[in-house]
Amino acid sequence: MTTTDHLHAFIADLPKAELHVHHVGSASPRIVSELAARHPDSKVPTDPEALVDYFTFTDFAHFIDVYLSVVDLIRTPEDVRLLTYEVARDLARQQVRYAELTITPFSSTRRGIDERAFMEAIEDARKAAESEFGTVLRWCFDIPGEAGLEAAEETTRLATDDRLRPEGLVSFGLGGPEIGVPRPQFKPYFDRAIAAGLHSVPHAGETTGPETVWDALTHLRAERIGHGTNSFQDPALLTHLAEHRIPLEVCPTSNIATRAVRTLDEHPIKEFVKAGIVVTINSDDPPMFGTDLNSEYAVAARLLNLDEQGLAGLAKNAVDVSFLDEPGKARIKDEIDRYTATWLAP
Ligand SMILES: Nc1ncnc2c1ncn2[C@@H]1O[C@H](CCC(=O)c2cccc(C(=O)O)c2)[C@@H](O)[C@H]1O
Ligand SMILES: [Zn+2]
Repeated sequence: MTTTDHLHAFIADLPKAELHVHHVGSASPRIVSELAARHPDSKVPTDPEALVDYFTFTDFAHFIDVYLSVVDLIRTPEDVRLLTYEVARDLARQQVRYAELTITPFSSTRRGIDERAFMEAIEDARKAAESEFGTVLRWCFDIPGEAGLEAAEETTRLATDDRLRPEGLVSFGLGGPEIGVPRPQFKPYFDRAIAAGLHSVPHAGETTGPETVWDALTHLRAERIGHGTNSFQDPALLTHLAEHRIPLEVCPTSNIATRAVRTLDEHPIKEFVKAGIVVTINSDDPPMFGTDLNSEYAVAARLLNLDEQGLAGLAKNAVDVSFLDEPGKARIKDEIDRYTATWLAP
């Protein structure tokens, strides 16, 4: 086995946490083609092979277009349950012990799925995943910013109404395009979500510059930043993120697939680590970007020149800055340590 193969084998069985992965963006080619076949009016291909081409993006706007065509395939609570359960199965196969899944409930309720049935579907799948696969799921409800303040209001209502709010909900986010969607307008909605006990984890600095990350920190009180890729353009921001221990949810392959970054070798992840920022590795929309969490760890190993201990450190970063309870964190970190020690034992 080459050294690279050896590291890949280590990654495959390393217990991991995934903090930045989208619900619909995790639908496997099999699920997407199954749903597309059920809804022949859709432009999404029914042949899993054809999906590779369909999932090749010219820019971020094209990606969102395609993403929404897949959202259009999810029409019933049963579709939601199946999707969520299958996503958990894919995570479990990669030894993901804990995942925070970003869900956009507004996109489903506006397409006519009943809000209560939607919450029941994700919760049923969460409980089944935990008991059958041992993977703990938590939810981040995100505002699709481009859909405006109506979407912000609806998302906030669904996240904070005690009669609706699902047990697994831990955080509140903001996704979609950043260009033309200023972050400060979402402050009142984040204030309400935070007051209701949710953590703030908006996307920022993915397709616009460091000023968006500052806005997310100042106005949305971000505790972690989704991507934060363009933070590298502002040394004062890098220092701030490091000093205040605001982690970045880095998704390397996503940034290439949406053309936010030109090549992996140009990805600023090295600058983030050099600046002392807590970095976590994530997959974003894995099947759409032809990746999975294990491949993202392999990319990180190459870009950061990491060995097994370094990779275990990255996995523990994610557990540490997750919104899991302390005993849960200790359990996974202990498992990571034991796995690594056994792997490295002579
Ligand atoms: N890398 C990413 N970076 C940012 N976001 C990402 C990423 N990957 C996935 N997303 C998701 O993209 C969606 C965007 C949805 C959206 O803009 C929109 C606009 C107008 C109407 C509607 C509708 O539903 O009718 C939706 C969100 O759900 C978000 O979770
Ligand atoms: Zn994302």
